[in-house]
Amino acid sequence: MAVDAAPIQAVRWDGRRLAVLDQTRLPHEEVWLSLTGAQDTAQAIRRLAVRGAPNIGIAAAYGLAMELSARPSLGALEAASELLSGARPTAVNLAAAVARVRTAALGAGPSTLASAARAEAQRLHADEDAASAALAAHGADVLASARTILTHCNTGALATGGRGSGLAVILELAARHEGVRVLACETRPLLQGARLTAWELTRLGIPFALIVDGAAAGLLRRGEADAVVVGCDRVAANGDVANKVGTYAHALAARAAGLPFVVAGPTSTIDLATPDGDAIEIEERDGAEVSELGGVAIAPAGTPVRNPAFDVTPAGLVTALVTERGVARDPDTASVAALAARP
Ligand SMILES: CSC[C@H]1O[C@H](OP(=O)(O)O)[C@H](O)[C@@H]1O
Repeated sequence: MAVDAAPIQAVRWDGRRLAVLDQTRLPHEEVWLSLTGAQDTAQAIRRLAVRGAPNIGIAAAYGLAMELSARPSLGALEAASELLSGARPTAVNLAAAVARVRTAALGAGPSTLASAARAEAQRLHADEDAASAALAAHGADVLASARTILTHCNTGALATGGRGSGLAVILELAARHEGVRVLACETRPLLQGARLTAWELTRLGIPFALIVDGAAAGLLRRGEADAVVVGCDRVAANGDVANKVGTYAHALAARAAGLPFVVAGPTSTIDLATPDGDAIEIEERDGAEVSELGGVAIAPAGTPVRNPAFDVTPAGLVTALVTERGVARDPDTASVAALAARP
């Protein structure tokens, strides 16, 4: 199987402009968008041209910096911060990244708003790249005996800095051991698994099979996987995890099958200000994402739709929370706080 040695990059900063690989066009076309400020960056985030909790934070950080380069004023800073933070509600990384760059800009003073914002955005991006490598090592330690891993959505370099979160753990496992392979859930309705994880694993030369989401529980029960590894969009203070819709079902199935359910993500996805999963806002997206496929209706006209884009997995179903700062096994309030506090 062809392996592309070149690392996958979803966002590229040239010091002035942000280019993002338009993920709505993958896997059939590799189209790069050149973003210029808060408006087009927020729009790219809303339509998942750039996606994944860490990567939407990185994009928003650069979007704010570009906005200030064009309009270096406190008014532009506040307006752009509000626009970018509100692009999507569930992933804590988005608002946290904007707040981090806003704070750096305010701390620099009026004449250096833009340069301070650019520098902080680049630091944030570097932090996420480093976090990916470190969490991959911790995750591969936790899952040392696992060879077939079931995963959901897309948690590779298309979603985070570096090589990803969940997929980075799998890549590290494959680097350490023979025989690592993946069961990739297609992840309805936007098919991040079928379109993006399949594209990444093919380029990386990792053996995998694509499955429909509904097949996961039965395959786990039959012992056709050794573990489930997923990403995260927000980890509440008590260890509850918000992630792509369908994750909770996999956690229940893994527990029923006696298999480890591992959540991998950088500590930038931990939100100690949110006490538990019930306090996490779940993004409700356009019903057409469910009732249409490729712009073609798959349900009768006027079919009522619910389209929650995420769900919450209670901490009690999480075997281990893997971050760049270490691992919380059976995560709870104390162990999540300890992870977040580590240098
Ligand atoms: C490793 S990124 C975390 C998370 O982001 C994805 O959501 P989306 O594609 O809607 O941005 C998915 O929940 C991933 O697990």
